[in-house]
Amino acid sequence: MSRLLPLVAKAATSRRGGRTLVGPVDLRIDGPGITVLIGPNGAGKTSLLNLLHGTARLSGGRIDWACPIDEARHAQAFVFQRPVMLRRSVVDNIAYPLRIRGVPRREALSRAETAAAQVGLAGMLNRDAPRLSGGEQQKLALARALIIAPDVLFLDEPCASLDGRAMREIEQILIQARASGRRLILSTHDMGQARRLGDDVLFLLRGRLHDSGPAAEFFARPRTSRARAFLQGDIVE
Ligand SMILES: Nc1ncnc2c1ncn2[C@@H]1O[C@H](COP(=O)(O)OP(=O)(O)OP(=O)(O)O)[C@@H](O)[C@H]1O
Repeated sequence: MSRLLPLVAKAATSRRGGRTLVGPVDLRIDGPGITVLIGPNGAGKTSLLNLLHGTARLSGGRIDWACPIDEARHAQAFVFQRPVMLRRSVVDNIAYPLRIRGVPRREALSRAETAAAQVGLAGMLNRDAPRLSGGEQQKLALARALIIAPDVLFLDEPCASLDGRAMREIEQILIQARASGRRLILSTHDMGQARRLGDDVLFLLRGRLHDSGPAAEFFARPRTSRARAFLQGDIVE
């Protein structure tokens, strides 16, 4: 059972410089699974992920977790579109979240080795992380996020600019993370990926949740003309 979920947003809003980037958004996310966040460029996907994760300030409304906010912050992780690599080895990068949580170095490195193996980086432990390929860096970022066993993992376009093979490998890691009981909330431009991974869909348009629900229903029978148009690849604003 997750300590964090359900995550409930009520009229959650993000404004910057007098402009509303997101909201008001109402949503409820519960249990393990993959939520895919889709919508055109500039719809507010990144902004909504940041708001939910707490890296962007709420300008209005509420975001509530099932546990106190400090606990919630510790049990979630975020993977960026372009992962940040510390100028250290692969194994040191993966061990980093454990080290800052006070886990002794030897134990942290041993757990990082296991985590590296789970994402296919076992042979690269001592490589310089900033020199890895894009796909390898993204796998490292996933191992580094998963090493704290987060209940909730946010991912912002984790496969942007990766080729088919790297994407397939990353998707396998995400599917495993779901199978181990996590909730993933992932933004993507790739409707193939959204269909392959999504259990639930959030469809954002101009910062508002235009449609949402189980992925099977959304993709088989989109309820609005704009959702239909978006899925057909038409330009929707
Ligand atoms: N800190 C900020 N201050 C002002 N405007 C911002 C800020 N961050 C994002 N925006 C604007 O908010 C809108 C939503 O941006 P956001 O990156 O959340 O959309 P997105 O759906 O993730 O887009 P994309 O698919 O292109 O990545 C855009 O118009 C963007 O320019």
